[in-house]
Amino acid sequence: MAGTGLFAEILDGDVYKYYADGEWKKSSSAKTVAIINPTTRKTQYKVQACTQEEVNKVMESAKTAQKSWAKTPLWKRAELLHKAAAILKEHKAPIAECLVKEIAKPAKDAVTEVVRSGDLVSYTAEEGVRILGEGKFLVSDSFPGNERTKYCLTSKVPLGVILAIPPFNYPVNLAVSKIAPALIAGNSLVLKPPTQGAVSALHMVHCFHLAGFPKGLISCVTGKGSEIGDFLTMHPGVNCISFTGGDTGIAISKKAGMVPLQMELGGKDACIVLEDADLDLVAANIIKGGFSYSGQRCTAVKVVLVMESVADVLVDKVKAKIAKLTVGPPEDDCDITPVVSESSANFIEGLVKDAKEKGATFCQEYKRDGNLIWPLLLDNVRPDMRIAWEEPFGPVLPVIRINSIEEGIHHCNASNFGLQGCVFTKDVNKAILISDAMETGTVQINSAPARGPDHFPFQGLKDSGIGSQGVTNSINMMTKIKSTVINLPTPSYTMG
Ligand SMILES: NC(=O)C1=CN([C@@H]2O[C@H](COP(=O)(O)OP(=O)(O)OC[C@H]3O[C@@H](n4cnc5c(N)ncnc54)[C@H](OP(=O)(O)O)[C@@H]3O)[C@@H](O)[C@H]2O)C=CC1
Ligand SMILES: O=C(O)[C@H](O)COP(=O)(O)O
Repeated sequence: MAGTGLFAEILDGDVYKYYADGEWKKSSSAKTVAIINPTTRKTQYKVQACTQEEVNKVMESAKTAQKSWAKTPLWKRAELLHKAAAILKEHKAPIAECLVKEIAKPAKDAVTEVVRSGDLVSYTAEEGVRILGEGKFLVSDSFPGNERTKYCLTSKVPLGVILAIPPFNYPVNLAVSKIAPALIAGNSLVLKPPTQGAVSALHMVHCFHLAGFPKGLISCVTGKGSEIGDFLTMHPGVNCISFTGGDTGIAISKKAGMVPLQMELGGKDACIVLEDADLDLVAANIIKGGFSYSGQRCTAVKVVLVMESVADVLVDKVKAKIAKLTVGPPEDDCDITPVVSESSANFIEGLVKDAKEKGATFCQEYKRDGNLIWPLLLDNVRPDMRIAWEEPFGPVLPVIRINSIEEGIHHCNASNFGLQGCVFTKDVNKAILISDAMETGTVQINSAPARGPDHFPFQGLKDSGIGSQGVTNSINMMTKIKSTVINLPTPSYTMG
């Protein structure tokens, strides 16, 4: 159970502690932040509201710990990560329980998130050993005017202190996708978990603590992003920010200093359906892509752009599948569970009302109870409706009927987002042309958008982000190239 047994150490009364200097601590603020269970809408957990002074101390320890961690052999860093991964997977049940209570993730998906996270940590350890163990050797006479008098050796060195800020929807997985690459590359890491999801993240951090990482190397400060977020992101002790979330990321990128940024932000992932598509496959992927975790995934299908000639058949198939979705509490492993907060539910409702006023066709009756919103397909959506452009981050999916491929590509590219998209057709040549024309970081052919498998590159264009994630790209992003040049007194050529 959460906060008991091995995890009892992280709890003080009914308030979870924060993690600094290798210890679980109470904040001197004596203030707490409540985590509201999206299903009951009552306080489920409480975490410490850390102070600026505590953040300063964490940054100092992170700086000191990083210096000796960078001198720790790569294989030893990997060994500790493998240990943390094993502990994480062993304790999947209490962590999954927190995910169910804090963010209403369906029970089975919650377990999957923890297991996937353990696998990600192990994979990162293995990949790090491979790619960080290699560098480059260059000779000077490749460049015009040079003799072979200079040998350049390049290697990858850590950046220093990495600040990781994940969002509520994957508080464990999107935290370890930042922690593991940072650590294998010789950096220290400060985690600011999302408030909804903070307790799952604290349990995950305890698994790293139990693995035996040096004190100060990993810290986890809790508190509302709106209160300590700016102080953290503008802190002079931070050498890199890895952020996943919404528009907050745009604001951070404007305020942060001269540090590398990895930003994975929102999306309005389009699903373009051509006339020759396998409509059963499309319908199955629209359900998986649009409604899993109640649409609260940046990679969720967020608008269907279907050729008019097949639209009626597709809409009927999707409607039939929606009717079979189970709606209710995450504990019962329902397909559709309450969205994360009341404000999120209100926002979704605003989009639905706007679509109603402007004449969208409701394929189901709109139904809401507290934070629980029943799955809704909106047909005949037009570009003047907000839902055509904004991401609901909920179980509401708009369908726009198109008369040409160009119209679909135009709608996709007119979005301020550019995360992923997908195209369904049996004609692979057409699919490639459409993929090339879509201004998104990834295009999936004949499947719904998805970040995983976690070693694939994952990136957004335009307002969807900066840089690229995925295990290898994250390791590279959290390092800097260092060159050492050997200057010879006379040119040295290989024996001919
Ligand atoms: N591209 C991607 O990979 C993903 C994108 N998203 C996008 O994220 C949004 C939903 O997630 P959500 O968690 O609500 O996103 P937010 O941007 O609201 O929050 C993300 C994180 O930022 C923190 N935060 C809030 N304010 C600040 C601040 N001023 N400075 C620093 N950190 C701050 C939050 O903490 P706190 O919780 O305490 O406010 C949270 O940890 C959607 O737009 C979605 O598309 C979500 C997941 C993945
Ligand atoms: O946070 C998100 O929404 C993701 O990064 C999407 O991950 P998924 O495609 O694996 O659900």
